[in-house]
Amino acid sequence: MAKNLIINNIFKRNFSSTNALSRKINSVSVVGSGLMGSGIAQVTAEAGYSVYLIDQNQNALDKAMKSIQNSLTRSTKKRFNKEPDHAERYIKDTMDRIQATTELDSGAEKSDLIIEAIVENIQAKHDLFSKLDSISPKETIFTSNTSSLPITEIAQSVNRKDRFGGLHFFNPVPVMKLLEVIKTHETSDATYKTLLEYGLSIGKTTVECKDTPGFIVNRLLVPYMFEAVKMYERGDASFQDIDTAMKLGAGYPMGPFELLDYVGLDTSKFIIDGWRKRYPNDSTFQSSPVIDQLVSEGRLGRKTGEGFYNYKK
Ligand SMILES: CCCCCCCCCCCCCC(=O)CC(=O)SCCNC(=O)CCNC(=O)[C@H](O)C(C)(C)COP(=O)(O)OP(=O)(O)OC[C@H]1O[C@@H](n2cnc3c(N)ncnc32)[C@H](O)[C@@H]1OP(=O)(O)O
Ligand SMILES: NC(=O)C1=CN([C@@H]2O[C@H](COP(=O)(O)OP(=O)(O)OC[C@H]3O[C@@H](n4cnc5c(N)ncnc54)[C@H](O)[C@@H]3O)[C@@H](O)[C@H]2O)C=CC1
Repeated sequence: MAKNLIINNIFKRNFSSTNALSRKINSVSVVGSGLMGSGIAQVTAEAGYSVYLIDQNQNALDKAMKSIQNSLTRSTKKRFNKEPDHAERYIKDTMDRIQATTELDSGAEKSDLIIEAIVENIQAKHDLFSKLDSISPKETIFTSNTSSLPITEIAQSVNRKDRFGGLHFFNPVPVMKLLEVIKTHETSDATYKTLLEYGLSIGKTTVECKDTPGFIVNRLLVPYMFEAVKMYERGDASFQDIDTAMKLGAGYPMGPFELLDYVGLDTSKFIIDGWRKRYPNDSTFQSSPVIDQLVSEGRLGRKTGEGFYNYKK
């Protein structure tokens, strides 16, 4: 047998080769309405699902609904260029499919799929999923959008480990075409198939990945970002020049510091601190005095109007 065929067969056995039946998804709850949750709610509603957008903070929900409205206005302007009535109806129909609420039960009790997008903290995720496990129907599938935590570890807080997987979206969700779909050793074939189908139904290109640290993209992206921050902290180059170099010399749409501001320095710090604890002997994951300082000053990047760059001007 040719080598490629063997590799292909191993891959298929591990991932998509299954006759399992997927589950029909009608209603989706997105928990956490920040940068990621708002985008996930938007693309899910645009695909025709009924969406509950849940957050513990009413201000965050208000901000999220405004940001979804703005994002839709932006994307429909070009799409329905000569049909403003059509654009208006599309935006209204999409917004009508999203119910924003601070009541966890109201969404969880009615949803076929729950996508968690709260803060990157294992304890917060455990607390949330253990509550969700007790109030959601037993068929409901649970997923996490974590950037850096093992899905298997997040799933420790629930009984339904066969109905638990990872859906890792990219920021900005309405624009980025990729969705990493993560299978743990306990995720059932039917659950995994359902998640892959959901990904395709919202127009994303899905890639399949095991529950390994950082999945595919962050396993490669995070060390690059670390190197950029260390280069700046050593004084080898200014952060502005590092950004210019990576955009013009490597063709990246954003430089590493623009991207850090875009992702959020608080979320980046959660990722760094988590990986350092998890891999104490790996010198790559040292803390960054500069990021620690910016976070302590509340300069979290674009979301607060200031990070490495100032967006208030
Ligand atoms: C020592 C310590 C070190 C610490 C290091 C630790 C680092 C840890 C970091 C890890 C982070 C991990 C996060 C994660 O898990 C995964 C990620 O999400 S990584 C981020 C991935 N995203 C990117 O890489 C984004 C790169 N940027 C871009 O692609 C573009 O710059 C962007 C699309 C954002 C904007 O494009 P630009 O051309 O600059 O601007 P325009 O305004 O012209 O927009 C282009 C196009 O897109 C539409 N658009 C933009 N935003 C939205 C939106 N929110 N909603 C709808 N539409 C939007 C816009 O309308 C334009 O559309 P046209 O049709 O072309 O007009
Ligand atoms: N920022 C990014 O570029 C990306 C982030 N992620 C991951 O997505 C998740 C969310 O990240 P962001 O959206 O950037 O964070 P964010 O800080 O913008 O939003 C988090 C939201 O969760 C809410 N929240 C916190 N605890 C809650 C709880 N128990 N119940 C309900 N709501 C709660 C907060 O009020 C806040 O509105 C994290 O796990 C992060 O690692 C994944 C891909 C990219």
